[in-house]
Amino acid sequence: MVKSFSDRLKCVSHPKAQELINIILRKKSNLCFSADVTESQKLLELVDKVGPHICLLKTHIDIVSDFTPDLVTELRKLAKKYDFLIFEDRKFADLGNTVQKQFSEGIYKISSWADFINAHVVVGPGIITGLKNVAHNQGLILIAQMSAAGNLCHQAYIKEALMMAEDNRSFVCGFICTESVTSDESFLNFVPGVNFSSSGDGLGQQFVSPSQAVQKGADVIIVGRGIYQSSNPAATAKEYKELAYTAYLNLLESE
Ligand SMILES: O=C(O)c1cc(=O)[nH]c(=O)n1[C@@H]1O[C@H](COP(=O)(O)O)[C@@H](O)[C@H]1O
Repeated sequence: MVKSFSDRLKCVSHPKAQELINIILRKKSNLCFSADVTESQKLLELVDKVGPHICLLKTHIDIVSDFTPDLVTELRKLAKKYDFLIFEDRKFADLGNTVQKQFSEGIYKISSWADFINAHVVVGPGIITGLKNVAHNQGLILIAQMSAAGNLCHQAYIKEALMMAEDNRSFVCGFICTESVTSDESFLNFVPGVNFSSSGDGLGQQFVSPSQAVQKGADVIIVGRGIYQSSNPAATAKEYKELAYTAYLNLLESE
């Protein structure tokens, strides 16, 4: 039984997850744009074009060659202008004591600007406590599955990820996954590896279409190259947005 985003608001408790659902409903968009480009200017230009169509911007801030703190100031301005949240895809994967420094210190100071972050669960629950200690209202997304071929996220691993999420509901608001990993509607499923014109990249990435992703349980689809490598990123983002949101509406209707 698929719940509408409006109904999900009643069971989702994390403030950032609630904020995200409200944006999804306002903009009729469950599209996250993964802006994996390496120059600040290019990144800002892309986000300025794609911003109207997305609920969430995903960054890999450490791939930007000319990073300065001004970049995140500008990204936050665009987030306000176009009404989206920001997810820094740092994939934390170390001891609690180490990740809290990676999250709040260094040159990126992620805890001062990101709305969502993600973490691998291979380390055990200490990673969640470490990140939570220095978080400023961020929502944590646990990586339960990966889209890469040959990944090691087997059933037992996914089960452990679920248990860690259930034990940390005040901080964990969902999963990176390729299909719905729980019937618990209070967690959001973020699904990467979505592209309607390619099935893979020769480096392990495996793509599904927006409607396939939503049918498998995506609440939010994550699209990178499908948008930023397109000749018209704004029009293509609009297309991904409409395909994913229509797939969600169709799923509700078919219930
Ligand atoms: O955590 C992620 O977002 C992620 C997990 C995963 O299993 N697969 C995956 O592709 N991603 C990220 O999602 C984005 C996908 O980009 P494209 O393959 O270009 O659409 C990249 O930034 C990846 O780092």
